[in-house]
Amino acid sequence: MDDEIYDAVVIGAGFAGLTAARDLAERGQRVVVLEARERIGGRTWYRRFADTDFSIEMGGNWLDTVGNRALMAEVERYDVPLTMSPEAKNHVSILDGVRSTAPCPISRRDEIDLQRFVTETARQVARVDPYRPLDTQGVADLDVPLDEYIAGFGLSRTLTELMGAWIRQETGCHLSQISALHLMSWIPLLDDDVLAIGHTPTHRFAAGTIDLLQRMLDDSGVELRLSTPVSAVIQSEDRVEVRTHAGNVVRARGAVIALPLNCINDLAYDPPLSPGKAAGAAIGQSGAAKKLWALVDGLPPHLLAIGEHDAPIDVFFTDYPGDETDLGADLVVGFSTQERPLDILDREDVETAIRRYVPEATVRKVDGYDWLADPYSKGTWCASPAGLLSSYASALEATEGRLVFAGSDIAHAFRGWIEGAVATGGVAAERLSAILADD
Ligand SMILES: Cc1cc2nc3c(=O)[nH]c(=O)nc-3n(C[C@H](O)[C@H](O)[C@H](O)COP(=O)(O)OP(=O)(O)OC[C@H]3O[C@@H](n4cnc5c(N)ncnc54)[C@H](O)[C@@H]3O)c2cc1C
Repeated sequence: MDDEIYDAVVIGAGFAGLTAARDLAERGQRVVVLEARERIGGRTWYRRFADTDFSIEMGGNWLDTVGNRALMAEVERYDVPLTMSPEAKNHVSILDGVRSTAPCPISRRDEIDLQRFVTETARQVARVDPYRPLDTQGVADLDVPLDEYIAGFGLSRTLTELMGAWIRQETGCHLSQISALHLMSWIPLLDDDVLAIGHTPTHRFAAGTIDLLQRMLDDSGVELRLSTPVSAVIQSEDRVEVRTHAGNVVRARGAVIALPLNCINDLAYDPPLSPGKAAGAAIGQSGAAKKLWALVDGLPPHLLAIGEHDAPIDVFFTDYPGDETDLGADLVVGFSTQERPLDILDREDVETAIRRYVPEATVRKVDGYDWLADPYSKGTWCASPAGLLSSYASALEATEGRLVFAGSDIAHAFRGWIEGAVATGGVAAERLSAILADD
């Protein structure tokens, strides 16, 4: 057992944990961060593409420079350079079995129906305050599976497939596995623009998410222990005792639990977590995206491809044009979901999927990461299933004794985004500081 008693122990070194640790250290607290993996960053991971020297993001990547206020404050504070993904100049879609190269391949009738969908959804969104827990707002009627919500509009198959592919790219799961309310809670943060849920933000970190994370860590001066998975958290009146898988014990006056929602119940808690938090964490989040990277020859320049419901890939686009890197071909990023039979690490599989859109394409190399199989994430970005938010949003983020909680999966605003992680990390540091100040 360490003899030392820290002021704060932070469990998890993703954006949430590192923000909390840095803010606590800034308030003069002695902080130790315990991280299960051998690296920081959690569900962000900037690493080399296949066997090349070129690095890409396996996880979280883009940010909204207007809406992501907490994250932008960090970007500005550390003067972190950003770049942008290029705009598409060529389009291919396959919707209701029809291949098109039009940028917006829908009929006039579909446009009118889309407007109807936007108007009605905006009316419902006006009831949602993204900064307050969604179980306190009388919006349980919106906490329904997203595919059911969309089906209620009687849209054409073409429009349903187009919206489905775009939205799946944003939700990272089948639309039956995410609540309409989850998506609606983003819209007030995106200038109240319902269609913004189909526009991925295009800014990204020039030197990867690790650039910002490392600057935050270096600035904080906190002690970081990597490869240190935590197994149990025990609270007494004035202490928290954290046990690691290796059998070590770390003691502190308080703790920040900055874990993915799907991992919270992997730890033993004494006293147990509140029934609401334990039940919400047991339901978990259903983000199950497959994010794939492929080096491809034979694509139209700056391509955006989007596809029908049962295609292996929903969307892919040229993120690094061949003439802007030394890779010799276009590097594309694409999105699929777990239930689709696509092995993102199998070159031939990915080539077959891409050739549905561009028959002459050839794939040289592929890369990606299985976040679902990883025991320290058990999912991709947060998608709340129907019923979770209107029942458990308050319980999931509530402080329990000397334990405060942080993480993108329990954020109110920008749940599922890096922004949500940073914002909740800041709040967790404030909450724990207040508890420590009362000692
Ligand atoms: C494929 C993919 C694409 C994404 N794209 C975007 C995007 O473009 N834009 C965007 O804003 N967001 C995106 N996201 C979401 C974003 O990356 C996450 O929401 C955010 O990084 C989560 O941060 P966090 O700190 O809350 O959790 P995490 O990053 O998951 O951090 C939690 C940490 O806890 C650690 N941990 C787990 N169990 C234990 C244990 N027992 N003991 C100790 N440590 C433990 C983990 O190893 C991890 O480091 C994406 C995510 C994925 C996976």
